[in-house]
Amino acid sequence: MLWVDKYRPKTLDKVLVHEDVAQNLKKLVTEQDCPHLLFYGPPGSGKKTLIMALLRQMFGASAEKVKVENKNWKVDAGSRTIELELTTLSSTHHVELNPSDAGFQDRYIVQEIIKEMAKNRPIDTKGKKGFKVLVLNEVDKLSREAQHSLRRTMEKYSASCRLILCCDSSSKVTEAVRSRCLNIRVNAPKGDEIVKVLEFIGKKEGLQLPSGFAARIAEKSNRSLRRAILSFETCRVQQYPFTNNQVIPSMDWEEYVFEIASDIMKEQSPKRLFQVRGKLYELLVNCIPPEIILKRLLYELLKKLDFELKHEVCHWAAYYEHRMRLGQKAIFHIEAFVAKFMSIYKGFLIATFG
Ligand SMILES: Nc1ncnc2c1ncn2[C@@H]1O[C@H](COP(=O)(O)OP(=O)(O)OP(=O)(O)O)[C@@H](O)[C@H]1O
Repeated sequence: MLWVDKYRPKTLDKVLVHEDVAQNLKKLVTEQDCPHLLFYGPPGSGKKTLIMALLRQMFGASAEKVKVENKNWKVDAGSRTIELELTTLSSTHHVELNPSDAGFQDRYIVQEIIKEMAKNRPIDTKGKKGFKVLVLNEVDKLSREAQHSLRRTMEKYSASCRLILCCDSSSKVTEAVRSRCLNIRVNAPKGDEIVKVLEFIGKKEGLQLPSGFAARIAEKSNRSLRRAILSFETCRVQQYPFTNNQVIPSMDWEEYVFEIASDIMKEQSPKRLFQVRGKLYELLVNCIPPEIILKRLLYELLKKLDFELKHEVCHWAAYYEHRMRLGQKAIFHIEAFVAKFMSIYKGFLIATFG
């Protein structure tokens, strides 16, 4: 088992970071008045861990006994019938699914399938009416229509079902959905918190860490706990005992973005733009999320850029990122940003050096 899974805290009392959030969640459960929840925060910050620990707090160890099911659904959509395939992870108390997997048909998932699941109210061991928990991942990727339907489901079935929504950014979740949930921000852990987790794992594995080693991994992790733990395990596989000057491996895709940034800085022309487009496509087909590509590209470009251009370039990156969120085809917007950058940078070079 990978360390990220092996050392994932199972209960709210055992978390090493976000202890305050965990304690608040515990209070919510003991007060028996758990509202719908929306967890949001950057990738690898610990949202899923908190959700799993919360379910355990609610239902005990049986919430961990989950089965994966691949179900086919037939949904009546007016004049035609739509067939949908959906993977769910369920225990006797909860169901977890990723409704945005259905792409543009996501609203049928919300309107029919989630509604159906929400309707069925379980009865607990004491014969009282319990409630069912639905965990929906990546709600920020749901279309507007699907989010509107979700709002209705939340209102209509609030007596029989609780929704736990999880996403990276709450800005893409409609106000109507957000306002019906208790919003829980899961911040990216700070460097010293990551060090604490790494040292804990090191101790459990019986490893000797040179001073500053965990801090170096934390620094390279971009404040993602998952990434820090994965890098730590990679270092362990590459070389043990650890040395002070051991290289912390970086991700392949990051090196690729570094290469793209160098290409852009070296030449600003339609031909180079075309080449860059090919490389961006390659990143996208390898499932690197477009917003992460844009963010990383900006980061690499800023490192190489003259001070007076930084503000303007950040402005345009934000502009195209916003447009990307509104649109469907991410490549258009990343490419438009690259073209804009090339034009700004070329203009600057001509003005400075003639
Ligand atoms: N509170 C915590 N204390 C200790 N370790 C943690 C904590 N939260 C997370 N971790 C570790 O970090 C790893 C990543 O966390 P998690 O999967 O919860 O992140 P996430 O925010 O759901 O990420 P993503 O959005 O990419 O799915 C976990 O596998 C676990 O090992």
